[in-house]
Amino acid sequence: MVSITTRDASVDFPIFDAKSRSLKKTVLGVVGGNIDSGAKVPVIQALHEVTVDLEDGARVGLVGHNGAGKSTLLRLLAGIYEPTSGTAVVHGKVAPVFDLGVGMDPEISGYENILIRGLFLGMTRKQMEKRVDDIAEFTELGDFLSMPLRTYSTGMRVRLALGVVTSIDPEILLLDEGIGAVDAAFLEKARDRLGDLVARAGLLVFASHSDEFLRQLCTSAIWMEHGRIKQQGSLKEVLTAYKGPEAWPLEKGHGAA
Ligand SMILES: Nc1ncnc2c1ncn2[C@@H]1O[C@H](COP(=O)(O)OP(=O)(O)OP(=O)(O)O)[C@@H](O)[C@H]1O
Repeated sequence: MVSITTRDASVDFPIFDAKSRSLKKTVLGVVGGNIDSGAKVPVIQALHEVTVDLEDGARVGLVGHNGAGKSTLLRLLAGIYEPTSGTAVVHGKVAPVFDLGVGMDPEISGYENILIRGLFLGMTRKQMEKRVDDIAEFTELGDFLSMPLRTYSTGMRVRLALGVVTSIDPEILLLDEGIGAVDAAFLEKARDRLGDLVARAGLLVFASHSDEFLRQLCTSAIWMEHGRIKQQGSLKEVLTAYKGPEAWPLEKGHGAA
């Protein structure tokens, strides 16, 4: 059974001022065992005492202004960051989709990249071999799939990445919005696949600034502000509180509490 639980989880980023206290000096200090003799390093509190309980089947949207802590929370849930204090316990295999380009190698072909990216997202080679034709068809990249990725335009890369990402079977799907550089017609096509992907996922957490995407994919939401949870609840409740009633133009079929 997949689940995510955090208790008062905080994430701090110490900021080493290059002038007064270089990273090199600080590291040497640690090695030498004489660090922290009263010297204070400024710290950015990216997350502050965040407590969430997410169960199998949850479809959670993360909302909040730039710098509110959404990406940091996703990285905490992915196990990329350890909490500085508090706890974060994740049961299930995480597929982190933060940056569509991550794990792509410019020197190898589109086909090979499909395989590699799939493995990175927790699929097996056999599973990916079965899906490669479907992905190829979706991307509409044709003969380009045999060419090295460096010959692709940005939009072509996004098509490839979206094709792979939407083909996986994730237990826990962590999505950071980054679906910009494709043309509208293709995005429409990706939207259906994205919906199917989320339907297959055990648990979804999706950070987004798009009400439309949130309404399509999520039923509940967490509103982050200055690294803290400001509100958790149904998507409708939270989105309306965050953005006002105009964030909920449709009354039917979306995220009822
Ligand atoms: N690696 C880092 N080092 C230092 N500070 C960081 C780091 N990552 C994030 N922060 C800080 O933590 C805070 C939260 O950032 P985060 O990226 O989680 O926000 P966000 O809600 O995802 O924003 P956006 O909507 O702009 O993507 C910000 O103040 C940011 O400056």
